[in-house]
Parts: sequence; C-alpha cells; structure tokens
Amino acid sequence: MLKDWQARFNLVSPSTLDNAYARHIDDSLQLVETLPGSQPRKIWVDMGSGAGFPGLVAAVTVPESRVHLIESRDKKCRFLEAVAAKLGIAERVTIHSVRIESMQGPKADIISARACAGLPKLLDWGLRFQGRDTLWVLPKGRRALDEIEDAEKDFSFELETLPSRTDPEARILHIRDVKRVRRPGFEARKGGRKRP
Ligand SMILES: C[S@@+](CC[C@H](N)C(=O)[O-])C[C@H]1O[C@@H](n2cnc3c(N)ncnc32)[C@H](O)[C@@H]1O
Repeated sequence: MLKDWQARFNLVSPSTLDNAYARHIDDSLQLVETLPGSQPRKIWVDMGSGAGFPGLVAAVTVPESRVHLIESRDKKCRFLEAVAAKLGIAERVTIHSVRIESMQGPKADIISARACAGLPKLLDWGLRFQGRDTLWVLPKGRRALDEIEDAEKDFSFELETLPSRTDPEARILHIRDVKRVRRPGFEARKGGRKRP
C-alpha cells in the first residue's frame, strides 16, 4: 500500500521506497522489541505518525494496545485509515488529524515519535500525554547527544540509551518521568528566558 499510494500522497522520502521494509517497517519494529516485559502498553500515543511509523507497526505487533496516531496532514491520515481498515485493526487505532499541540490527552503508557522533531520539542509536546508509568520510546540519529543536551536545559528526565539494530549511528532513547525545570543560571523574562 505504501508503494501504491506513494505517487499520489508522497508518504515517505522517495529514496527510501525501494528498501521500505528495512527502512521503515523493520526500523519501527525494533522499537517494539526494546519494550521491557513489565511495561504497561494499553495506550500508545505516536506523535507525527506520517505513514504509520512506528504507530501502525505498534498496532499490528502489540495487540493489547490501543494506538493513537497524531498526524496533521489529512492525506497521510487517509492513508493511515485505509491501512488500518485493510489490516483489520481499525477498532484499536484512533487517528487524530490535528496538530499535536492542540490535543489534551489521553494519558499514555507509551509515547513514541520518529523523525518528527528535536528532543526538546518532543518533550514539550508529549508532556500532555505523560502518565505515571509512561515510557517514551524515541529513535534518534547521529545528533542524539546534542539533542539530549538541549533538552536538559528545560527538562529533567530518566534516560536510557540503547543501540539501534538497524542503523549503527542511531540510538533508541527510553525516557521516563519528564519534568519541566528551571535550571539555575536561567532567569524568567517576558516571552522567554535568558542566561544572565
Ligand atoms: C518526517 S515525518 C515522519 C513520519 C513518521 N513518523 C516516520 O518516521 O516515517 C514527520 C511527520 O510529523 C508530522 N508532524 C510534524 N509536526 C506535527 C505536529 N505539530 N502535529 C502533528 N503532526 C506533525 C508531519 O506532518 C509528518 O508527517
């Protein structure tokens, strides 16, 4: 379906299409593989789902999950609906055709986002979905360490960094207990913060 719909809907980067299973499906699958056995997984929120990576792959492979796919582009949402219907998983998949910032919930057991935004923005957007036992599962590329450093300016969090099985330069971040913080050395001012 990805290949059929690509010409009209421009779902993924054309250069990845020939190798789409490895680049998108298997790359998403490895995120599911990293979930600790004890992790609750009833509610899964995937931010910026695009063509369903990793959200739809999670819906297929984690049958106890209800998966919320958030994607602001209508065309991509039409594709997500069609795939979910074809796979017979539409009952467990909710597609939100809105901007992430406009949502208020639900509280998630798992929050994922792939190739959607830098870590500080993801934490800012995703906090509204964080509950008590939420695990954030975020694949990141070679800028992972810089993004973590940036995020630490505005947030505290527990972090575990796992290797990626599909890309030696990438990392999979497992994050918990995200809190917004004001670091010493930053002072509030109208419209933002500045370093003294
Ligand atoms: C580069 S694509 C990645 C899609 C998919 N996660 C993947 O890995 O193939 C990023 C997607 O996030 C969506 N997106 C970006 N910002 C968003 C926002 N604020 N609210 C909802 N969707 C957003 C875009 O429309 C786009 O489809």
